[in-house]
Amino acid sequence: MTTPIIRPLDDLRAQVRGWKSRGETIGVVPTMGALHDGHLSLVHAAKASCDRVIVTLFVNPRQFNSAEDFAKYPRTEVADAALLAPLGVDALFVPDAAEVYPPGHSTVISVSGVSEPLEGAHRPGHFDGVATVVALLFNMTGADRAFFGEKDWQQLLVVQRLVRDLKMPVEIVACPSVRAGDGLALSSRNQRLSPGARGHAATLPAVMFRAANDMGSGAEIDATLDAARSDLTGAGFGPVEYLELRDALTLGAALPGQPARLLAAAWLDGVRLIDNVAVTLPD
Ligand SMILES: Nc1ncnc2c1ncn2[C@@H]1O[C@H](COP(=O)(O)OP(=O)(O)OP(=O)(O)O)[C@@H](O)[C@H]1O
Ligand SMILES: CC(C)(CO)[C@@H](O)C(=O)[O-]
Ligand code: BAL
Repeated sequence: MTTPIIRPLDDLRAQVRGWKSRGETIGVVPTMGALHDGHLSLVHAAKASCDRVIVTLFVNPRQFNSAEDFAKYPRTEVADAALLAPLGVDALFVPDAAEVYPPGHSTVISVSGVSEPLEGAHRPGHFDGVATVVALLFNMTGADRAFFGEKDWQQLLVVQRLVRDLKMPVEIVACPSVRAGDGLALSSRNQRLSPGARGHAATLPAVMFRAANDMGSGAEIDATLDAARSDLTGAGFGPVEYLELRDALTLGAALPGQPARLLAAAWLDGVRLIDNVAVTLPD
């Protein structure tokens, strides 16, 4: 089985019109490519609940706040299409940047509040780029359901807010983080880690799960977070941009008895890793 690759928007729209005329539901899995098992888990979830599944592959220039990061982002379209082939994806939509952002394109969607701390503070403009392209991808694909990974927890909250605020007729489905055997959350940027750094990258989730467990058992929050930050620094991570406990839904202060999330971004070997884990604080 091969995956049909569609590039022009008109071709995608013609395809989608045909599916919709038969009453078929459409799921979309937005990606920037360099696919791994995390992405494939989203595709499986989409296949399980939608008649048709579109995977989008677009390395969105507007969400990169560093030209170097954009230039170095892995681009592996042929391997991506091959990975999707056995899954029965109905279309791999690979739009041209010139069609997504033609000359004169000047609309930017900005979600306030939940996009501001953490990733928003450390990657200025990032979530404007994400919200704008996600709205475009929803409009281009006409999807009924869209699948996002919890690995990018804050992105998930931003997209949920976007859809609610703009009354977009898309259901957002959150899918759990897929981890390597040693616990490291799979991520396209992991490919840039040297073998040596990859060998101890799983210290990040190990430190986070331990801190989450300690705080869930009543350990003092600030002291636990400080100890976790210095464990990471001691293990060669740096800088640790943030390691914070926040309310899981608002990203404001974590409250006793409410679902909380421990979120972190830390550099290792010149690669920026992010992760998050659930915490339930005692009452
Ligand atoms: N390990 C994972 N488990 C579940 N979903 C994931 C995982 N990694 C990425 N995703 C999800 O896949 C979708 C596309 O993400 P993206 O293409 O940016 O890949 P990525 O691995 O997150 O890359 P990077 O973080 O390096 O940009 C997003 O919804 C993201 O949350
Ligand atoms: C959702 C997304 C595909 C938008 O470019 C991207 O932010 C990602 O891959 O998580
Ligand atoms: N997976 C999140 C997309 C980004 O880092 O730009």
